[in-house]
Amino acid sequence: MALLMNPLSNLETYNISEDLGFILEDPLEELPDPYQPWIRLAKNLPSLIDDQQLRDEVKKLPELSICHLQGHKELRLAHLALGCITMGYVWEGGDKDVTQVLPRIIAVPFCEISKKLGLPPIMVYADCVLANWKKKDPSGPMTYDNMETLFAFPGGDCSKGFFLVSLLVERAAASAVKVIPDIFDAIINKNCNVLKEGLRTVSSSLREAEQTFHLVHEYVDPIDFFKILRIYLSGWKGNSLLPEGLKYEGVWNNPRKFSGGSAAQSSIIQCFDALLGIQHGSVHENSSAQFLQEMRDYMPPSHKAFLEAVASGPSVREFILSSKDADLKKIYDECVRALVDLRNYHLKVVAKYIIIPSSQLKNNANRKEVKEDEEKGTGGTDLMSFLKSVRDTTKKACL
Ligand code: HEM
Ligand SMILES: Brc1ccc(-c2csc3nccn23)cc1
Repeated sequence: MALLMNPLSNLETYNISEDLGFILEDPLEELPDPYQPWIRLAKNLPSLIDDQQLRDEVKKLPELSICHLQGHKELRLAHLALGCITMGYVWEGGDKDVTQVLPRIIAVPFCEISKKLGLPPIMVYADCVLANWKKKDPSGPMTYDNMETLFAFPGGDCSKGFFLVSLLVERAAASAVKVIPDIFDAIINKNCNVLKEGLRTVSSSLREAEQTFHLVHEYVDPIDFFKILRIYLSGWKGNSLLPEGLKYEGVWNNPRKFSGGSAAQSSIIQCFDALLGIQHGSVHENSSAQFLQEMRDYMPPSHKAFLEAVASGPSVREFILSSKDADLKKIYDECVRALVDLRNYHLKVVAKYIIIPSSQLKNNANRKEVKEDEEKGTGGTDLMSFLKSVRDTTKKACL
């Protein structure tokens, strides 16, 4: 029988790295000379915002055409830099002085670059996590101590910790991505041993991802995260501070709404859901499924295409359900349990970094009511019910 073409046989076509998965390999740190003003502003975000100077400095930027930006990596660095500047510009005044208009001097190039990349004109996970890193010693390992972010936000090392720990979790899970084509080949060729090998790699890489997650306690301070960093990751969709959205001057006549940063924009976790056949409800009636689906539009298009190829590939779950091999069912369940444990660990982290600081600040005598948005995640979701529902549907996938 002719070997069925495996749609995933070449990960490179999806801009996926064999070693680093969805992480952008060796991100650029500099742009061609004309764009130095963008890089300089983005590199000085914390001090400019602390001095309430960022908005004034943005207005002094030169008008720049994007025609000198060549190649994917330059466009990714430009989207990251303008994304950081945009978040800083909108939220420089905190929730007391929110601007409704993004000036044309950055709105026009930011939207043109976004269109070329197929990303929204707002900072996304693929910017500040996947493309926002460098090694201090290029010949050294990808460990926290040998890494640095390219850009940061106010709050000391909080944004560095949050972005780099997320990156290291992505890297730990990346070893599972590269075995997905082998898993599909094993199903096409009905080779149970190769399938078991591939699923063992998936469960062990998920376990390694959960262990890496523990670094968040060492490198991210809960109060700095909740009181300072979170505002800069907030978006303008479902946000009472920008009920109409943000006006992109010189681009669209009406304000536009875009969601704030969420790791539902991370392809890695959605990739495991797709591989294991875990459905988070139907996009028609289930808001969690809708949110997860909507966040795919905030991923690089090639990563979104990869998720769709995995979801439409041969079904691992169906193959195992129809198999008599008890071992295979056991190994599948180990993968599901590893994903449930990762999501449970994440829920504990969210409680420590959002729920507890939120109630502490609410109980603080001289504190105004915490805004109803405060109970929402960075992505503007009612976070605990969303995260618990996603964890629960994962748990239900056990055979
Ligand atoms: C201080 C650490 C963290 C906090 C406070 C946090 C908070 C949140 C919140 C509030 C959400 C709800 C959706 C949203 O509004 O974004 C969320 C979703 C999510 N977070 Fe985190 N997060 C943290 C670290 C991480 C890390 C390190 C990862 C690993 C990559 C991660 C992966 C996810 C994923 C995949 C989702 C989507 C829901 C799901 O698929 O389970 N988070 N997070
Ligand atoms: Br933009 C942006 C988007 C997502 C994240 C992120 C990394 S891990 C995590 N859980 C919730 C959000 N989140 C950080 C910045």
